[in-house]
Amino acid sequence: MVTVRAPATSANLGSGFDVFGAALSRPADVVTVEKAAETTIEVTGVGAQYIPEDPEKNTVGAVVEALDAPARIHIDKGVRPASGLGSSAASAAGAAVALNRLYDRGLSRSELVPIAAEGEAVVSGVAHSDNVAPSILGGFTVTTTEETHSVDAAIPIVVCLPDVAVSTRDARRVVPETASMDALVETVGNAATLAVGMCRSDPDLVGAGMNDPIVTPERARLITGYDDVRRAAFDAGAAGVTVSGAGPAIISVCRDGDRRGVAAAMLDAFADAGIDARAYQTRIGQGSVVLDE
Ligand SMILES: Nc1ncnc2c1ncn2[C@@H]1O[C@H](COP(=O)(O)OP(=O)(O)O)[C@@H](O)[C@H]1O
Ligand SMILES: N[C@@H](CCOP(=O)(O)O)C(=O)O
Repeated sequence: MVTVRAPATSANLGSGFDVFGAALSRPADVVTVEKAAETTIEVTGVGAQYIPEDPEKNTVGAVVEALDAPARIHIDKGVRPASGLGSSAASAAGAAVALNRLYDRGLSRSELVPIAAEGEAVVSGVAHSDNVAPSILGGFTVTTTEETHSVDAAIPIVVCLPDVAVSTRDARRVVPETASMDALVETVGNAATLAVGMCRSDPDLVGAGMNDPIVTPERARLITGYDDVRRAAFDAGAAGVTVSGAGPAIISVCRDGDRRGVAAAMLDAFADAGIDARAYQTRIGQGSVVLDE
């Protein structure tokens, strides 16, 4: 038996659509696997009632297939599904790390990234790696079709999750098919600034690099109260604010000591818009950890 804790993640970070991701120190899924002749999946925890236990429909089923590793699998969800916090990815990442260990497949963490991404294709139609990479490797990650790089970054974060669901599959339908050269130049400049900020663990540079004029404005329209919550977070001291993943969670990058005030301001702004929400005071953290074997 192997048990792995796989963290929530925030993808895109504004300017890095389908490329940037960050592991969050909390919340997390806990995935336990045991060898079995046939694969079975049991799901408990936050939002478990919305998650299919059929291996054909659960993200971990694709990981079992890719590793040829049938197992009895228990997923304890700490990351709510359809959150923008990499819920589907956390289970896939945890299963990839756990099954690799259970069956002694000998794959490196980097080699597990494309395998876990197969799970994302099951739910969103695209095997994007920007959530599974940080959930496996930890830190701030940059993924391309060729490779993944990860950097440890000490950055305080608040993610605020409203009590509404946005599926990644639906939110990918609003992504524009084209962009102007001006918008591309602005986005590349912001993304490069953000990457330098991560390498320096500098929340001001990271925050300055989060703006994205192409995808985020379309995604923000799907989140009631987005503009007010964003403004409230900046007024409370956030260095940068954007949609987390495909939403509806909103991520704020903070300076040390500012998380409590930013979290309260974001919750108040959602409440003013008539929406219940939960805020996690978290930080960029480690990837999947083997808890027991
Ligand atoms: N192990 C899993 N954990 C979470 N969601 C899963 C899992 N397997 C399948 N799903 C499905 O994936 C969808 C949520 O994924 P997604 O829309 O990408 O949201 P998130 O941003 O939270 O990952 C839901 O329809 C859910 O039922
Ligand atoms: N790059 C993807 C990331 C989706 O993240 P999730 O946490 O919402 O699953 C996208 O923006 O579609």
